[in-house]
Amino acid sequence: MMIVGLTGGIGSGKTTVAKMFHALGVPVYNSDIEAKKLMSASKDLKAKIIALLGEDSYSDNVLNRSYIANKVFTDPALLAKLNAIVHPEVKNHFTSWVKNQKSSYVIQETAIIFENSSEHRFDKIILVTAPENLRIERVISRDTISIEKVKERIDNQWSDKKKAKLSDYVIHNLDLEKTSFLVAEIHKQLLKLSSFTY
Ligand SMILES: CC(C)(COP(=O)(O)OP(=O)(O)OC[C@H]1O[C@@H](n2cnc3c(N)ncnc32)[C@H](O)[C@@H]1O)[C@@H](O)C(=O)NCCC(=O)NCCS
Ligand SMILES: Nc1ncnc2c1ncn2[C@@H]1O[C@H](COP(=O)(O)OP(=O)(O)OP(=O)(O)O)[C@@H](O)[C@H]1O
Repeated sequence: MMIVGLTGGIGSGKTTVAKMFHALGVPVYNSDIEAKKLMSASKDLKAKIIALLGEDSYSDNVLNRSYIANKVFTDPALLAKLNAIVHPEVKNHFTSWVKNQKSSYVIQETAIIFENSSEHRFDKIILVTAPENLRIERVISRDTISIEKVKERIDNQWSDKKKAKLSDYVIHNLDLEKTSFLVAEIHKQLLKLSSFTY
């Protein structure tokens, strides 16, 4: 089974594109969602996160996302430590998830791939891009978050230009109809490739 990574900066449209692949029958693993489930459910993870970021990381046993975001996205060293705690757990969870899938390829939607040198884990990588001002606008209208907070996250991600050079497919996600057409094309190519691989 081929493992395809789907990445892109904040607000680029990763989840939108992931849903299009899912509608074509491709199993999709959303790392942002699964990471937060693990951070809430795993006692071991919880203890490590509290040791790193303090008791306020959870309030009434619920992950305090804004507290954690405020701490880590303004401190790259702290973010790297949080990533080092969370990412191995997500990787293991993804590996078990893959074992239960029956399809020629699966997609792991994940915000960072190149930033943490994990590109070797994927057979193919799809990058979703959009101009930074549009990404900021999209996130602000979707979430209650300030421009500054979105920019802090962008500062911890590589530029589209740098990521595009290392990606197999790039979807410039402006017009949804064009994006959907491109997704169908890439899907056809991935199906063909996966039938040769195994
Ligand atoms: C800080 C947290 C709690 C904030 O949660 P929140 O619901 O606000 O954001 P969410 O996780 O949905 O991420 C939204 C976007 O933020 C950006 N982002 C999230 N984590 C990271 C990161 N480690 N590095 C760079 N950007 C990131 C991405 O663009 C992502 O798509 C959460 O992002 C987190 O725990 N991040 C560190 C662990 C991680 O990398 N998780 C992502 C998948 S493994
Ligand atoms: N081509 C598009 N045209 C208009 N709106 C779009 C387009 N693509 C995505 N959006 C909207 O922009 C917002 C961000 O998209 P989405 O959630 O898919 O991005 P993301 O990259 O997964 O974000 P994050 O990095 O925060 O997880 C959503 O509200 C989505 O509906």
